[in-house]
Amino acid sequence: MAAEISDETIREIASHYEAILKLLGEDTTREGLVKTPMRAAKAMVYATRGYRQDPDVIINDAVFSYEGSRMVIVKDIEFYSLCEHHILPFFGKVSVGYIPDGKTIGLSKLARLVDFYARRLQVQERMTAQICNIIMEKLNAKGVIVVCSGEHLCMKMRGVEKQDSTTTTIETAGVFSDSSTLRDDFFHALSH
Ligand SMILES: Nc1nc2c(ncn2[C@@H]2O[C@H](COP(=O)(O)OP(=O)(O)OP(=O)(O)O)[C@@H](O)[C@H]2O)c(=O)[nH]1
Ligand SMILES: [Zn+2]
Repeated sequence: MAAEISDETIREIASHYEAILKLLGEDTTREGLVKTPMRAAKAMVYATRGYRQDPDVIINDAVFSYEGSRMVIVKDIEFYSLCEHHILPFFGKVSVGYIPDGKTIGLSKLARLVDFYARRLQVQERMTAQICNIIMEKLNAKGVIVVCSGEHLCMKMRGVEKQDSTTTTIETAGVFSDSSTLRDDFFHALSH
C-alpha cells in the first residue's frame, strides 16, 4: 500500500500538469485554465486511489460464516480505470461469481474490491486476475470466476480509432478452472 499523498505532493503534481499545458502551447493564466493543473492533479489522485487503499480495511470484517454451496453472482459492477500504456480511461463492467466454502462476503465488498484494482494504472487482463485472486484468497472459496468487459479510449479517441470494439477478459480459480459445466452455469445466469 502506497503512502497517503500530501498537499505538497498534490501541488507538485499540479506544477507538472501546468508545465505540460505550457508545452502544449496553452496560456495557463487564462481564466478557464488557472485552476486546471490543481483540478487535474486531484482528479489523477482520485483515479489512482486504489494504490493507497488496504483490501482488509475495504472488506471491514464483512466475511460471514455460511453453510450454502450454491453459486453467488454479482453482475455488471461498473468500473473506471486508466490504461497503463497511454494513461487514458478504460471502463466497463465486471461480473463476479463464486462458490462458497463456509464463508460469504458482503456483496458491496465485491464491488469495492473491483474499484480497488480499477483505480490505478492497469491492463484489463491483470485487473481481472487480481479481482479473481483476492476474492479467492479472502474467502477461501471453492471457486471464483470474473468476467470483465471494457471499452478502451486509447483504441477509440486515438490510435486505431475503432469505435465499437469492446474487450472481454475472463479469469477463473478453483473449481471454475476445472469445470466447463460451472462456467456454463455462470454465463447462463449472466445472460438472464
Ligand atoms: N493487452 C492489453 N493491451 C492494452 C490494454 N490497454 C491498452 N492496450 C494496448 O497497449 C498497446 C500499446 O502498444 P504500443 O505499440 O506500445 O503503443 P501505440 O503505438 O500507442 O499503439 P496503438 O494504440 O496501436 O497506436 C496497444 O495495442 C493498446 O491497444 C489492456 O488493458 N490490455
Ligand atoms: Zn492504452
